[in-house]
Amino acid sequence: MNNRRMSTVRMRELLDEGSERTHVKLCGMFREQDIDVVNEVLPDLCGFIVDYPSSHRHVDRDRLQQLVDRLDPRVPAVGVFVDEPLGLVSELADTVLDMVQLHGNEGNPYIVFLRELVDIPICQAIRVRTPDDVRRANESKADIVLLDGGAGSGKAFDWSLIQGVERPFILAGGLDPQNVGEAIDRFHPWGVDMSSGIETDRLKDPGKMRAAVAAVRGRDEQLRDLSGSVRDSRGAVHS
Ligand SMILES: O=C(O)c1ccccc1NCC(=O)[C@H](O)[C@H](O)COP(=O)(O)O
Repeated sequence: MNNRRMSTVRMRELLDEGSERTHVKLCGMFREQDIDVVNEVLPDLCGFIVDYPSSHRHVDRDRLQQLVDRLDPRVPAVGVFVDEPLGLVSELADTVLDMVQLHGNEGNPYIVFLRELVDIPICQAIRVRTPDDVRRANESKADIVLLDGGAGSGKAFDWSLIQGVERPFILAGGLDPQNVGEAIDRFHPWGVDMSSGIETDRLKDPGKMRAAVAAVRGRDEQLRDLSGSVRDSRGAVHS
């Protein structure tokens, strides 16, 4: 049975919006109070680390269902998976999730197979260390890629490598309410993702969550206010 709250069409529209505005994903929710703040600040995506006990943010499938049931239906639920069997990912994609994020060593064969099983968008996370990782990002069969310094590690990667990226991307890794505006200015990503940067003592911090979404929305507002300016398909501003 398909219990998803968001239509696949709406999810496709979201991805097709391009970089005219910066989409913000808050990731790694695991408590009811985290969801209550998400419902207040309404990010564009809300991430859950599924079935990965070595992360302090991990939720099992029952917990995932409970938290997604509590989530505002306007906020798509993203399930983050690390090298999970296709059966588990596709089952949760059919029943509870609006987007799948693959954060392990899944390659194009896995993604092509998953594509046959699920109709929601697939995001592939790539840890960017070398130009070869940038090539993998460009060649990924996923609907969108997330460029990361780690996996919820709070570490940024060498941003100079971004110049080789030829497709829309979500920027992740070490972003927080203080530096996210600069990242938007420099790279005009489709989206930005934050997890460690919105935590205090490994718990989501309501003040930082509010500041993170406000920083992204505020930076977009400033860019829109640049009189007589337009943004090209990659979001760069031209006067
Ligand atoms: O967050 C985790 O604990 C995690 C564990 C295993 C795989 C992925 C994980 N996080 C994925 C994310 O999308 C994070 O938000 C992303 O890595 C950015 O994290 P951070 O640098 O802490 O902001």
